[in-house]
Amino acid sequence: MAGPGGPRRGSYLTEEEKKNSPKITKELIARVFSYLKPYWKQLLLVLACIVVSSVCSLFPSILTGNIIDVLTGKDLGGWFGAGLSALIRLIVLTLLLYLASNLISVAETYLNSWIAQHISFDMRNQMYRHLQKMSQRFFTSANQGDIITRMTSDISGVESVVTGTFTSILSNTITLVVAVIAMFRKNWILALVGIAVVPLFTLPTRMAGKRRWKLAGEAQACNDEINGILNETLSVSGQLLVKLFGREKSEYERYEEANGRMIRLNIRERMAGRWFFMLLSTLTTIGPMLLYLVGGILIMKHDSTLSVGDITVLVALLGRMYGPVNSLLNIQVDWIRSMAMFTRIFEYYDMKPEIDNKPGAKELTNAKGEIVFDHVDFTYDGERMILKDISFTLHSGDCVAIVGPSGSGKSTIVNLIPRLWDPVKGSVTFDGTDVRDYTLHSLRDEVGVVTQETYLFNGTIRENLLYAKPDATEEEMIEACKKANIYDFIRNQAEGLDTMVGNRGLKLSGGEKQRISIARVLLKDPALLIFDEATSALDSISEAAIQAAINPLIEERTSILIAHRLSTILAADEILVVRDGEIVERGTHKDLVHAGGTYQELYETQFSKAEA
Ligand SMILES: Nc1ncnc2c1ncn2[C@@H]1O[C@H](COP(=O)(O)OP(=O)(O)OP(=O)(O)O)[C@@H](O)[C@H]1O
Repeated sequence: MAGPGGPRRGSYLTEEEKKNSPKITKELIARVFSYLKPYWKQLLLVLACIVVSSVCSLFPSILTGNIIDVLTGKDLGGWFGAGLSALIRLIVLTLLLYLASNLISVAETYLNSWIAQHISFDMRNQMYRHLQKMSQRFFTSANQGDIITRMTSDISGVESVVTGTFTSILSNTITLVVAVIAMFRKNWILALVGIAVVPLFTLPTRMAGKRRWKLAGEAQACNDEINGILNETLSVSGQLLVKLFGREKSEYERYEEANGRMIRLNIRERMAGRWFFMLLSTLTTIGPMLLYLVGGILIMKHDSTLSVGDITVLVALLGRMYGPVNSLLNIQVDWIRSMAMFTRIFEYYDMKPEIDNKPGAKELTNAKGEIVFDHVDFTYDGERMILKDISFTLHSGDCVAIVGPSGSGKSTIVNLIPRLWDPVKGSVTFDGTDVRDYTLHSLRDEVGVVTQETYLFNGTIRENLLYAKPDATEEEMIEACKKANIYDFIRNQAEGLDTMVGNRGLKLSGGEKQRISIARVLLKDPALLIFDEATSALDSISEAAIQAAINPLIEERTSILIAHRLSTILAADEILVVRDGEIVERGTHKDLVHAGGTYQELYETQFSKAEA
């Protein structure tokens, strides 16, 4: 829930932001600026635009003074002179300056967004490339929302840092400096008076702003609470619960109380805003009045050469100072936020991929698919041993079935082959070489996995098949679908291979999805096939279709079947029975079914039933 300490943004840091504010070191700043470096030429142009446009936008204020002086009959001397021609010159010059300032601002906005977009393009690509290299541990332990946030909002934030924070610091500082210089050039006493009143205006603005911000936060939290109550109690199941437990009255009271609190908060927030504007408009007038008073005293009592135009210029310049001062006071907040955002992005960049190519890793070519597990131990968390002393050999062309109770470590064993994880002890070899000595790409090219949960992308069947082999021909695809026993189904669809599978393949049944994923692996044509049979029950027709799909496949290549059904198990040359991460039995179905061990137990409780 987003309360005052929640993730709301504004001119003040939330409690959470204060707690997590990053240590701003020289290295961090240098790293941030390293992303700006490739665009230094464009940045210089932006800088030039900001300087020129800020100066141009201040000049009309100064010229207004001259206009007033000319109107009151003063001779400005020089090129301007006096009278109507001077007035026209001044007016034309003022208009031209406004025009120039606005035109330059347009160019600056374009350049700025160009740079910001290019920097975020670079950072997004770098992040995506980096995340692709991260190991399974990262994806299983990191919060998925967090990954997406870093990819999207954090990096989008970079754009606002470039277009907002950096530009704002520059343009406001320049406006302020030019305004102060111009004021001092006119009259130092009035300049000092003007500068002295600036805090009078800005401090209350900040105080009132902070109060409004806090109240808005409380109102938002209250609103979230009300939404929660509505969601809970007005949903179908929520209403059922309320009715069955007779809680209508207490729920109504809860809602009424939150609603009342919300109203009071809204009124307080509005009024804080009202007081704020009253204070603001009063204080804004104090500055000019003081300048008129002191200026008047100087002219009337001390024979100062100040003109009415000069005082008007000073008042106008003072008005131009409030905005930049306020923005610069908020810069610290923007700065900390920006640095926190960069720190979060860099944290991701700095994570080392746990599983990567070894220096000098070799390519796996002409693979035969001979697999040896040699005394392999494995743990996910460094504490609980998931695999203990796993050893087995799978000769080229053989088929082994791994069976065992749920959670015994079957999937973990096979995941060590394509190096989704690495063993903590022992080794896994592929064609006589430790899998860690191959390049990941060449190793994974030779391992085809049909996972338990079939994952299809939202697209057509054709697109999903081409994912395995982008240059596959129509004939190859049809051949793979025929072998996977899914071609008849595809042929009967109006769109054939171009049938949409829906989000994650939701438009297809579990069995159809699995057969498409078998066809996908077939197109990849790996030396080793791993088939992680779905535990979820399929009807006997779908099951028979899948069985018919995998039988010819395992005859052609080395395969490992994580099996839950007798028909699959019977297709294997050897059965490994895994219990609590250990291979407790091995042999053929005939050897094991009467041995009185885990296999027999599994047979009686699972396999025979599944076949029934
Ligand atoms: N990414 C992970 N991080 C931590 N523990 C995990 C992870 N994946 C699996 N485990 C744990 O490792 C153990 C073995 O899991 P595994 O998936 O290998 O079992 P399985 O025999 O394939 O089970 P099933 O037949 O239900 O698919 C389980 O206790 C599981 O909770």
